[in-house]
Amino acid sequence: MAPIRIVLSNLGHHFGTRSVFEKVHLEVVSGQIGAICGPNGAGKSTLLRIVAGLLTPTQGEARFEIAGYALDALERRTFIGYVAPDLRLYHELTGVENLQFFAELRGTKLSRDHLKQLLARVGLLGRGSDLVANYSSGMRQRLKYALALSNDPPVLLLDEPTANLDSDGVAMVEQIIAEQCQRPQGGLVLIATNEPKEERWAHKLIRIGCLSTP
Ligand SMILES: Nc1ncnc2c1ncn2[C@@H]1O[C@H](COP(=O)(O)OP(=O)(O)OP(=O)(O)O)[C@@H](O)[C@H]1O
Repeated sequence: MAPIRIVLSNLGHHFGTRSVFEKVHLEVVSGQIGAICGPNGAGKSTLLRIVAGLLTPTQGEARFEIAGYALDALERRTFIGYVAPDLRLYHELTGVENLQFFAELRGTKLSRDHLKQLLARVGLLGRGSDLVANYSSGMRQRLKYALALSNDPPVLLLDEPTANLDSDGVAMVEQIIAEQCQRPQGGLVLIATNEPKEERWAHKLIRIGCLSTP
């Protein structure tokens, strides 16, 4: 995989008359962890949604380049694994059925070995046949990681990366992030957090704050 570059230039966003953030600049390249930090309501999730191409910014640009080619909103989705609190799992399906369902939406099917390997990587081996309705909140967060990793994406966008996880789960996330940065083909991680310990993972960090509202 060719070098990846995410560049935020003079990025800003407002919802109606509410300005969320403005004049944000950041450049993160393959092998690096970037962090978007700030208090509740600062706009961290909004910014990650813009990078993912789910939302068009009202100011500036969020550029997503592979080998110098800028991907549009639709193209970039193939290259992203996303973990976020508002990502919805299907509680009426099992863990494995969720993984298979999202793979099928991408037009692929996961082999039995691949499913087993994903579940093992997130500590859910032996629980793949349970309904997600019966998972604990930490198990759901682990399943979100399995989903995000299922197509081996070069870019991971992690919103509140360790939400609901115990110390083993935090170690799992640290391992996933380290492996992502060391991918021989190039990998990049962008996190949104207000946890000081997660901020310390970052090679590049920006802080955004609450702006006044009219
Ligand atoms: N679709 C929307 N329409 C209107 N306002 C929105 C929308 N999405 C987010 N907001 C507002 O934008 C601001 C930033 O929200 P966002 O979820 O990005 O913050 P955050 O930094 O991720 O917060 P938290 O740490 O609490 O998760 C908030 O004031 C929120 O109410």
